[in-house]
Amino acid sequence: MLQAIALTKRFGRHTALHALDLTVQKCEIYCLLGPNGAGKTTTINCFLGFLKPTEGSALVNGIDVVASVNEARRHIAYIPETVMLYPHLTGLENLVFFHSLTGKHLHRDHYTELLYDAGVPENAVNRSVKTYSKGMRQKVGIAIATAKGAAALLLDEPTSGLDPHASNEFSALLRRFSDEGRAVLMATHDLYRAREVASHIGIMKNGRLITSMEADAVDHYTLEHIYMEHMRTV
Ligand SMILES: Nc1ncnc2c1ncn2[C@@H]1O[C@H](COP(=O)(O)OP(=O)(O)OP(=O)(O)O)[C@@H](O)[C@H]1O
Repeated sequence: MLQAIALTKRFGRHTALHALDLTVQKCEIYCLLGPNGAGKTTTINCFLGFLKPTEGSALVNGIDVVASVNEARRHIAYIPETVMLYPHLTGLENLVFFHSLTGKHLHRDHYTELLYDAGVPENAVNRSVKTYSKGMRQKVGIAIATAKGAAALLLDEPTSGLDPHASNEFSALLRRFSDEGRAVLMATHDLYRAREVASHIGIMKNGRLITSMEADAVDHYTLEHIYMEHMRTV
C-alpha cells in the first residue's frame, strides 16, 4: 500500500534521505523511530506529496506520488502532531466540513457514528472544538480519515503530549483502523508506544533505515537496547 523505492531527498548539499526502501502492507502498522533529524518527517512528506524526491519514488497503492499527486492523495489521510481543526466549529461540523473537501457527503447520522466510533464522547460531538483536549482532536482526525475511506494513514508524532490513557486509547484506534485493512505509517519518539501498537518497527538514523523488525520479535527492553546501541555505534 505504501512503498518507498530508493527514496532519496537532498536539501542543497545535505542528504536527508539516502535511497530508502520501505514497504507498509495493508493491515500493518509500521512505526518509524529515530533521533531528531533522522529523516522520519521527510519520508512522510514524500508520501504526502509535500516534498518531491530528488531520486527514487514514493508509491501509494501503486501510484507514484510525483506523477499523480491528487490520485495518490485520494488514498491517504494524514494526522500531524496537532490536528488542525476550526476551533469555533463543533467536532461534527469539522468532520462534515473536512469530508466535504473530498467531494463526498454522508448522512448526518453517519458522521455522528464515526465520531462515536473514534471515541469522541456523546456530549462533545456538538461542542466547539476549542473545548477539546488534544486527544479528542486526534480522535476527530481519525474520524476524518475513516470518513474519507483512506486506505493508508500517515502520522507524525501523533501521541506526543498525550497522557498515557489518551495515548493508549489512540493506539487502540490505530489498531482497529489497520485491522480494517488499512496501512499505517507512524513516526514517533515513543519506543514504548511503538512496541505496543506496531506490527513492524524501523529505526532511522542520518537518512537511512538502519534496521527493521517485527514488533512481536522484541520486548520493550530489547527494543530500547537495540535503539540505544544503534545510536551509539552506527
Ligand atoms: N525544508 C528543509 N530544508 C532543509 N533541510 C531540511 C528541510 N526539512 C528537513 N531538513 C533536514 O533534513 C533532515 C531530516 O529532517 P526530518 O525532519 O525528516 O527529521 P525527523 O527524523 O523527522 O526529525 P524529528 O524527530 O526532529 O522530527 C534534517 O537534517 C533536517 O534539518
